[in-house]
Amino acid sequence: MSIQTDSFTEQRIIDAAPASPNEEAIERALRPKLLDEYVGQAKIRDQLEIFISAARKRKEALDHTLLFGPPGLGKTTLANIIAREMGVNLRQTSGPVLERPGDLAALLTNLEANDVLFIDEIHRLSPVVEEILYPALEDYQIDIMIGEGPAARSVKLDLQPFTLVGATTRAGMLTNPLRDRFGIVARLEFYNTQELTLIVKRSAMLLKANIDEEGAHEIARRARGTPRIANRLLRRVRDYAEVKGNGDITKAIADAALVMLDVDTVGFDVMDRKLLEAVLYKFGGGPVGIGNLAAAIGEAADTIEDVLEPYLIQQGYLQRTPRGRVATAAAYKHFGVNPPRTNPNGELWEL
Ligand SMILES: Nc1ncnc2c1ncn2[C@@H]1O[C@H](COP(=O)(O)OP(=O)(O)OP(=O)(O)O)[C@@H](O)[C@H]1O
Ligand SMILES: [Mg+2]
Repeated sequence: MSIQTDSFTEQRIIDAAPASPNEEAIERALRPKLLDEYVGQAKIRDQLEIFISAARKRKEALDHTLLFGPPGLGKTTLANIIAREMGVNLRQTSGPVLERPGDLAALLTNLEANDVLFIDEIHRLSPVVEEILYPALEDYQIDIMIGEGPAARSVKLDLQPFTLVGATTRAGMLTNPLRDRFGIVARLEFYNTQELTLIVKRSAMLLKANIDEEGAHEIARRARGTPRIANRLLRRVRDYAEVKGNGDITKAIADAALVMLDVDTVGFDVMDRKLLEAVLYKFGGGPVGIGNLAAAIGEAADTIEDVLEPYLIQQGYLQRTPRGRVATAAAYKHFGVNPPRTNPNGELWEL
């Protein structure tokens, strides 16, 4: 098996984005359909349960809802669950797909009462499309232009009440007027090992794979806090178990498979190590600006910020400071390097 390590042109085993249409089909099969089956994110789940049941009682649309967080944490899954729990249709689109105001108008005018309109990558809506959205969100109305030139006139159309569910990996890139129109804002967090273990066991059951508690735990703790990665690792480990063993997934089998896949004991793959090693060795532990770092490892700054960094920061291997990225003592320790006596701020390291 060859895993390209130089760039994202080929899939990283622990890339948080879906690998292919094929993987998306598998994901749909593993996707929880009800709030009760949705593991983790307890706060969001509790809130949604109340808001959804209140809206249902009043026979109203749920408030517009913004879901944000790194890729693969369950935003699309949650949008689908919301529609199902509300007992309404889900219409799905994404920011970059909606090129002209008419594209959005067509979708909006086809919604039935209380339906969910799911716009993925909502931070990538074009300004002219966003403009149409404001009155739709506020008053369930849109203004569309009919005709051209001097004969053009604007017509107001009434819409059915609906819920916009927006998803984004970058809440910071939303315009203020758009962000202000969401009544519910949910920030998805990385999952802990216990939650991911549950997800791995549930997926294994659906895939009819035999897995024991320790095997599930081993996959979970190396999945970068991300259900999509946990499910992907599970499928690769299952292949390994079938070829190299009797098909049962144990801790030993999981460990051997993950070593083969170059996923280390804390779930870092080649790209994570490349990034941290660059900070440590090329930039003396930092601080290093995102642009320099991107050039040093040959990755887009966006990819570093959206995909690689969030987990490394959350796990305490990397820090974002006003002067740039800085490796932490944990990063030095992970690579078996002695840190300098003082950190880049001139303080003694806490080890
Ligand atoms: N809370 C959860 N419980 C169980 N499985 C989950 C959960 N969240 C996500 N998953 C699984 O992870 C996979 C990826 O989730 P999903 O597609 O919803 O992520 P996403 O946040 O929309 O990612 P992206 O930013 O790439 O669109 C799904 O197939 C689903 O099976
Ligand atoms: Mg999604």
